[in-house]
Amino acid sequence: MKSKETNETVISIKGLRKSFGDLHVLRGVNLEVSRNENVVVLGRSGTGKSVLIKIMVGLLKPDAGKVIVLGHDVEQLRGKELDEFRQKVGFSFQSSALYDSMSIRENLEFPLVRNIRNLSRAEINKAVEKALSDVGLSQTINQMPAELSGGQRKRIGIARTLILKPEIMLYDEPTAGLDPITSIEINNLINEVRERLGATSIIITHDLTCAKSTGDRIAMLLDGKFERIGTFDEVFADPDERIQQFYNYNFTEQKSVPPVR
Ligand SMILES: Nc1ncnc2c1ncn2[C@@H]1O[C@H](COP(=O)(O)OP(=O)(O)OP(=O)(O)O)[C@@H](O)[C@H]1O
Repeated sequence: MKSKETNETVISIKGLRKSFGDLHVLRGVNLEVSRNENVVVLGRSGTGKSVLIKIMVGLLKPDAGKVIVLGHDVEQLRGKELDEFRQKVGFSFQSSALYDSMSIRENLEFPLVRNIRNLSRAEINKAVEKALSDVGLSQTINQMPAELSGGQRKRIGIARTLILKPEIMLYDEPTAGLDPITSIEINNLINEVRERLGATSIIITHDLTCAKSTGDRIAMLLDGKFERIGTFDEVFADPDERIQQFYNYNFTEQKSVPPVR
């Protein structure tokens, strides 16, 4: 859970709307996240979780509403300001997005060299070694991504984001495709990142075990809005059938579910 209590708001989303043609994906999303808080965004496939994250880092423009992250109105950021902002907001992709032709060392050097000029070789080496040690994978430094397991690749993907020391981490499906034990390791890593770096995290997942172990609060995306925001127990105590279905599907492996409404 949160190491320090602080009420400083680092993410503020108000009245956010986004449609693609007739498809109204986000229909008035509101969310406030405090520094050093982990907020899990839960929702069925296609409900707009990735669209929300893309808007938060300026990859997509909203149709209406305000998104203020670390004091910046994201929609207004351009050029150098946008580049600097993106260094403070680390985005850990679902696929890990490692370069297969590069060694682990080269994969980790890449964001450093691209984003921070004038680093010495010694500084680069130190940063790479620290990021690998933070995710418990120092021994893989000279290996290639193909030689690692799915869980190790995820951890390297997270290390590659951490190397720029972001203030905010956005995790897109961090445990997708991993076995339960490896998933627990990733959940622990997400919590350690918060403890060690004091980062604020948004974690997008379908995995309720991940949600329960990493989330201070859960924001449940239903019909284009966060209809429920609260602790895991508060959200799932709600008798709303859509919320109970989500819970039952995860924990009882029910096979048939109705389409997203
Ligand atoms: N650039 C785009 N152009 C048109 N439609 C889009 C675009 N990006 C997303 N969509 C649509 O918006 C909806 C929400 O997509 P999104 O990727 O955010 O879902 P999600 O909740 O992240 O799903 P999943 O859990 O499967 O990753 C989908 O119907 C998708 O097809």
